[in-house]
Amino acid sequence: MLSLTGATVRFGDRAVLDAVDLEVAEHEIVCVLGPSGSGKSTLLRAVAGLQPLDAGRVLLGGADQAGVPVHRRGVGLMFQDHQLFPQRDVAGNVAFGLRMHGVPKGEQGARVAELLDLVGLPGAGRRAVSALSGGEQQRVALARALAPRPRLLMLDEPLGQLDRGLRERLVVELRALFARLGTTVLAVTHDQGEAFALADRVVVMNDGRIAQTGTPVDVWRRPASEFVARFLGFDNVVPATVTGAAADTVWGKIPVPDGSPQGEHRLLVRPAALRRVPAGEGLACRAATRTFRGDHVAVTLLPAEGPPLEAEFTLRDAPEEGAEVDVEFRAEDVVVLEEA
Ligand SMILES: Nc1ncnc2c1ncn2[C@@H]1O[C@H](COP(=O)(O)OP(=O)(O)OP(=O)(O)O)[C@@H](O)[C@H]1O
Repeated sequence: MLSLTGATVRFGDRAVLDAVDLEVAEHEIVCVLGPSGSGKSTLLRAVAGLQPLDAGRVLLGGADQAGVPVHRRGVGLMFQDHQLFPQRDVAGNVAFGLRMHGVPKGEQGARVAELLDLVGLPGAGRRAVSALSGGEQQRVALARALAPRPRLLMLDEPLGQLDRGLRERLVVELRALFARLGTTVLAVTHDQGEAFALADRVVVMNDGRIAQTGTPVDVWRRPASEFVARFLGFDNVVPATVTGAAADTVWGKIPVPDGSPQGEHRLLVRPAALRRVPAGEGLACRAATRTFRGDHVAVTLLPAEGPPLEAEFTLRDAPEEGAEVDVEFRAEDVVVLEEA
């Protein structure tokens, strides 16, 4: 459905999009994830036709989009600051895209009503946009983007402004809605929780390039590099020499899963890998900080050598701050990162 090959955008001598190859299949929901400035918005803008490419191609349904203006690409856009027209009511906003696409006036009313039903705002057509909550405005923006039945819907930080609870609810609704409509979606977010909940596939960007792509579970389980691991919030990454089923590290010998790459690699130790053992039987550490997280306690452990170790314990097992503890590692929560 969408295909980018070697897509490159330069500002000055810096490639903000650096030879990006990306395929999005029909009905697929792809979320682009990455730190601020990694090129996510530029990627969307290039697909929409708002940003010309310096090299490479964008194909939609097999057709090269070079020179095709935004309104001829058949893509729907919904941006962070959803830019509703404040002087128009809800129906006027949703009908905007229909008018632009020359849908006869007689058909517009029914289509608007259908879309408002779809996004959970039945009968809201006459309401003033300014009188809506943030979440309701977001739904109106979504209805407006969906109204012309775009072949590809692009969302830039679609839930960025909303509070966490509402975002978590809306993301579930969105996924169900897209599945029902069979919408093909390319979304951009810096929030990994949002991306993992919404996407069939995530694309992690770093500095204009794709650092990893895969299903949310794959990327979470097997980050491809130290960059991706740290971006996902994992801080326990150290150099290691892997031989068979164990890795030599500054924290001592750590068991690794069967089939792990051998030799010199970076090693990721998830906080859940650490388990307390009796004194003298594991790696001796001091518990520096202890943070209650609801379903677990996050503890920063200071070993005699090497960087601090972030650990996760149940409330029952969590050591007090300042306590001396010994820990061992569980192979299933250790990842040998592919990148050497
Ligand atoms: N018109 C422009 N001229 C010069 N530099 C630009 C322009 N647009 C974007 N950039 C730069 O390109 C880089 C990538 O920007 P982009 O908006 O694509 O990143 P992003 O990943 O979407 O970031 P954020 O999450 O902060 O929105 C940034 O360093 C930005 O400053």
